[in-house]
Amino acid sequence: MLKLSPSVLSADFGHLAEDIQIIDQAGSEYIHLDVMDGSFVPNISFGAPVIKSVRPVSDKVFDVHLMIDEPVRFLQDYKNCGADIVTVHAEACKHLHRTIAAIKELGMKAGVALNPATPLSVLDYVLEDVDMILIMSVNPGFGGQKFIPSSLRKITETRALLNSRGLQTDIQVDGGVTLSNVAEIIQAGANVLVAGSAVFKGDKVENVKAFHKIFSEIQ
Ligand SMILES: O=C(CO)[C@H](O)[C@H](O)COP(=O)(O)O
Ligand SMILES: [Fe+2]
Repeated sequence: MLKLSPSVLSADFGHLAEDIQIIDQAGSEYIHLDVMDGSFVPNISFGAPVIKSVRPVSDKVFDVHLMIDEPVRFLQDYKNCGADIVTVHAEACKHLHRTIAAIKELGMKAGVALNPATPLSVLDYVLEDVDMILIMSVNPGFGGQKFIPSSLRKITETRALLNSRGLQTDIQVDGGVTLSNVAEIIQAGANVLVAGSAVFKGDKVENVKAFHKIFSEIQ
């Protein structure tokens, strides 16, 4: 099942609740919330209090992408603000296995993100524990960047590795996903597609519909 997770990083923060309602009603399966700490990535976005304030406006899956150092320190906050999926960066965790276990103990789904230069091998011993793998197709920190072409091979290799272990884990792709490249990203093996600028620039409802039209032609 293909899922669209619009990244609200490209929304109008002055009207965040309304923008989330619009993409929810347009049919988005997930809502992607990018948390940035100005240390792990060179940008600051928002944190748990903002997510808590918009939680009541949508019943959709809150897919929280933590771009913060040592996220294990804040997992309870993300549970409390209503996160359904919490994705941490492998590069940001001293103890990745412990962090994944802590997310699941709190009753949330655990995702692990890999930066473009991080090899898949870092997931070898935690693969069975992870609910979602996030392949970053840009260097994290900013919306509106260009898709890095080598990400396609990484997606293909991730799906092949999961298949070889008999796993059907979700593969999410984040960064530079557009209406023009989403089909080949899906063909490579991704099933959860994050799109920020490609949803929020222009007509949000039409953009969500256009992604879903491509999804329906593929599945
Ligand atoms: O995690 C992110 C950036 O670090 C965002 O989710 C991502 O950049 C989405 O924006 P766009 O689709 O415009 O690339
Ligand atoms: Fe993201």
